[in-house]
Amino acid sequence: MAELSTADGDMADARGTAGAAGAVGPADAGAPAATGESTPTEDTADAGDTVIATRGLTKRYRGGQLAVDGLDLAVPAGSVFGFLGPNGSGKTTTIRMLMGLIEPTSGTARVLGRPMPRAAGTVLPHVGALIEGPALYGFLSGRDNLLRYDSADPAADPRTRRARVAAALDRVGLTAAGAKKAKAYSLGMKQRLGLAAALLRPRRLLVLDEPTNGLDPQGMREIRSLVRELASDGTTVFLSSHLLDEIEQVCTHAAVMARGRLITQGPVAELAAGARGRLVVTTPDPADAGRVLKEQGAADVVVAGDRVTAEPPDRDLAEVNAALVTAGVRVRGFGVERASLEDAFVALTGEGFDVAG
Ligand SMILES: Nc1ncnc2c1ncn2[C@@H]1O[C@H](COP(=O)(O)OP(=O)(O)OP(=O)(O)O)[C@@H](O)[C@H]1O
Repeated sequence: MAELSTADGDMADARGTAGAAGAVGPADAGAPAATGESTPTEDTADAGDTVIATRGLTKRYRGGQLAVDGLDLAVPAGSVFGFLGPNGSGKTTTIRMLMGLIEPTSGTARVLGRPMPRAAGTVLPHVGALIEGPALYGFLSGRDNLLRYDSADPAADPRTRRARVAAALDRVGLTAAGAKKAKAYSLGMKQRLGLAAALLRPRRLLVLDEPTNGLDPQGMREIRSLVRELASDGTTVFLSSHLLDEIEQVCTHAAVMARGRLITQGPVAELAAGARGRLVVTTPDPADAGRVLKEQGAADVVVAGDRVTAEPPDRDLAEVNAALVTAGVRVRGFGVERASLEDAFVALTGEGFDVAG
């Protein structure tokens, strides 16, 4: 699996204490209370097409660490937006500012059209969040954990609580395991329970910080298909990840961070299209093919077994193919491989990113 990591970054650490933040519901997470933001005319309905918008968002921690540096982020409504970057690139810090958990040093953040952290009280009820793993009571069953979350929400009607919890368990496929103690859950089940907590009431935005971190491939698949399902209902999903192929598989849009700065953002298809695909020739005559490709103007020709790859020359590829054949090269396969996000991001980020296969 392709993943980004910094030279000193260990993906398993730096998560802080698991469950430190947990699912951010309307009544927890210590978000600052609204300060005169909750008049009906200032409802969240004016978000327009951008669900998250930041301008010059910057965070310098007390120790002097510049964690986020002048971030301009635009998350379109209805997107599954991947926030990609290696460990330590500022993703969690950004999410904590977006959720009103910490104050930016400078710059602004608007979520659902409202300024954060000032409007946290009106915004957060519409936002489900899963940050640094869900905060769960291991000695309680999954169902009882959700009942507890739901009862912490002053807007949740106690009479419909059991039905809401049952629906949330069903949504994440935990109905059968609902009576099990949470400490007996696998990591993937715990993440799904955290998602269920975030989904106890309808949300316009879901914010998931590294939702598949630490999961086995099966757990990853489950969370990813759940994310797709949620998005198909129209919920905007903002998820951070250091996994390139995760972003490519799940997200419609992405932003790339490196060392606290935004490198690029846009639709995933466009980001990948920004990088040129490689010309691939399969042949029993690789040496001759390599020579002809160079003559035809192809750059970075690499011969590996019966595969010859190169940067395509700036000319009609039919002519290149014809030149190979004319030169007696027996061509078994000829085509341009689609550029992946990984190609695009490696090209964009350059040095300092270690992309492991
Ligand atoms: N509370 C803090 N005080 C000081 N520095 C911090 C604090 N939290 C994070 N940092 C530093 O800020 C930088 C960005 O960290 P952040 O956790 O936002 O990155 P990240 O992309 O989410 O990485 P990870 O996936 O490892 O959490 C790092 O250099 C980190 O060491």
